[in-house]
Amino acid sequence: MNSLYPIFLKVHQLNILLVGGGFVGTEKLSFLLKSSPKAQVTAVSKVFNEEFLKLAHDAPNVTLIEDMYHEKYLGAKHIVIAATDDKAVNKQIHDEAKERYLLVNVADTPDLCDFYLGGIVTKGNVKIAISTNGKSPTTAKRLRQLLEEVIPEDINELVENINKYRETLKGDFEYKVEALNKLTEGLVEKSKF
Ligand SMILES: C[C@@]1(CC(=O)O)c2cc3[nH]c(cc4nc(cc5[nH]c(cc(n2)[C@H]1CCC(=O)O)[C@@](C)(CC(=O)O)[C@@H]5CCC(=O)O)C(CC(=O)O)=C4CCC(=O)O)c(CCC(=O)O)c3CC(=O)O
Ligand SMILES: NC(=O)C1=CN([C@@H]2O[C@H](COP(=O)(O)OP(=O)(O)OC[C@H]3O[C@@H](n4cnc5c(N)ncnc54)[C@H](O)[C@@H]3O)[C@@H](O)[C@H]2O)C=CC1
Repeated sequence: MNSLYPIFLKVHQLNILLVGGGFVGTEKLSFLLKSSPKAQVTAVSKVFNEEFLKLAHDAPNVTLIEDMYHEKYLGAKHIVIAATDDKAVNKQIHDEAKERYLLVNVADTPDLCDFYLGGIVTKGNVKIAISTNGKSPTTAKRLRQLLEEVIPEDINELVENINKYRETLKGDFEYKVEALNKLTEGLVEKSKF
């Protein structure tokens, strides 16, 4: 059974700790910034690779700390991502984060994740997150590529226009729901997309 519950986080107003500035750390930072360029990230690593440094340099809210992981870096954080190549350190990060009731993701260990990072499709205001329940990240990537192709670019225009109409609607909640449902009825007919 797939019991994951997706949410959309405002990571520009949350503090994220990312430990590990190697290949996987770079991949995680890159996807985070692609969706959320102003994400507030503190990155701690013994060494950062070139690509990580470049990504961080171009992002306004990424702070780099060249150091070994230490518990003190969990202070004032909301979310923690562990991506070192040392399993014991990743486990330590997990355990110390849980002691503080933080949400934690250990990149290579689904069992130690409170949440998964998903594939993400963005078309303006429309954002779709994809997960395979941790079973096949490659499938999440392929589905992301497929949806990027098939969802029309102008879906954002549609959303913007409906939003304008929504703002003109006077009346109670029930009236608005009915008016918006009527307007968008055609969208769920098979032939429209
Ligand atoms: C559980 C999860 C935890 C987490 O990281 O959050 C996790 C775990 C693992 N990933 C592994 C490997 C790969 N990951 C990717 C790619 C992505 N992985 C992502 C998410 C997740 N990966 C979470 C589950 C998401 C879900 O529910 O579906 C994506 C969607 C988002 C992101 O990374 O931000 C991003 C695609 C983004 C995009 O393109 O849109 C590729 C493909 C590639 O890079 O081409 C490979 C190589 C091929 C392969 O192995 O499948 C391994 C094995 C490591 C090993 O063998 O050493 C593990 C560990 C394990 O499964 O045990
Ligand atoms: N390479 C891959 O395709 C994937 C690898 N993984 C797993 O993810 C983990 C990380 O892999 P890579 O990023 O490829 O390794 P990597 O060697 O490129 O990066 C590891 C990073 O962790 C840092 N680090 C190590 N110990 C530390 C500590 N105590 N404190 C702070 N920083 C520390 C290193 O300085 C380095 O920057 C491995 O366990 C690997 O099995 C998971 C998914 C895919």
